[in-house]
Amino acid sequence: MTHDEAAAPGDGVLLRLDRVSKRYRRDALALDGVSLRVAAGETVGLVGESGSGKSTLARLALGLLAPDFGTVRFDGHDPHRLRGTAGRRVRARLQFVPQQPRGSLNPALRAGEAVAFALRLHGTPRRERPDRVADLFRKVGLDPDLARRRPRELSGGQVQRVAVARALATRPDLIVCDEPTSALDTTVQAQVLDLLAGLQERLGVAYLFISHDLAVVRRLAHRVVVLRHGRIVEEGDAASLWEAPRHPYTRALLDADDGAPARRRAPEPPTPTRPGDPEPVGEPSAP
Ligand SMILES: Nc1ncnc2c1ncn2[C@@H]1O[C@H](COP(=O)(O)OP(=O)(O)OP(=O)(O)O)[C@@H](O)[C@H]1O
Repeated sequence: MTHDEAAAPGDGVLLRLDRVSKRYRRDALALDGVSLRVAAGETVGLVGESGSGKSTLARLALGLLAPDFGTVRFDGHDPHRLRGTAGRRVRARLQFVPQQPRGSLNPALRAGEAVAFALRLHGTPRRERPDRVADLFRKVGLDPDLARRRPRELSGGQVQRVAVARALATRPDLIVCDEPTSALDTTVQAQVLDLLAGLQERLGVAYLFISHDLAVVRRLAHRVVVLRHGRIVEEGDAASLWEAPRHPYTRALLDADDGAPARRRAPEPPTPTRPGDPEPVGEPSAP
């Protein structure tokens, strides 16, 4: 494992991409000189249309791919080269919530077993796992009794909550969320976004939040990075970018969706959770 002095541990930056380029075989560059930071406790929204390179950037951030040029560092470590016990400890702090959680959960395992498996991988003793699973289910607004269900016996929103519980099992500092709500209908989408916002308030977790939908990104992100053809064309704090986009591509993204100005249709940001508020309520636990 390497430790990059330039990553300046202590500056609050968790994820750091510097001039990263990636090409698949002989195709055009999927990413071309992209630099990006995610600080502890913040949400960076990554937006762009299909094929702009969002998932490639997610895979690089998670260490599933290595860049052709440039560097990727998570808390000073190259996520593609995490090995051994020390590497596992770092990896535990960098988690992923995918777009299609049903596909990422083993259909043969009960939901609780999927979460317990993540706990086991990261060294939670067997006797502590049932309590931790129940606790994680409550944290994501699910009745712990649902731990006995298999993914096919849960709704899309409930499965996504299980995926969030599994990501939280290792007490991560950063969760990469790749279109985590795009497979859900609007009401459930809003509930999952509120859940993520509430978890950030309570746990201080940071998100790299990827979506093609600016209205969704606006709801959570402190900063937004706009990707087009593998390059960053605009970035800035979410409110200014929303009110006064500088790049024509960003304006086009904002005005997409049947030509209706997306700004006007943006959902309100979530109400901050106050200490003592009840845990977020999940969807009704359908039988
Ligand atoms: N495994 C792969 N092999 C070859 N080309 C790939 C591969 N994965 C992605 N690409 C190409 O890289 C470019 C960026 O793709 P990427 O999936 O990162 O974009 P995206 O913004 O996430 O798109 P989407 O929103 O549709 O998932 C595209 O041109 C895509 O065709």
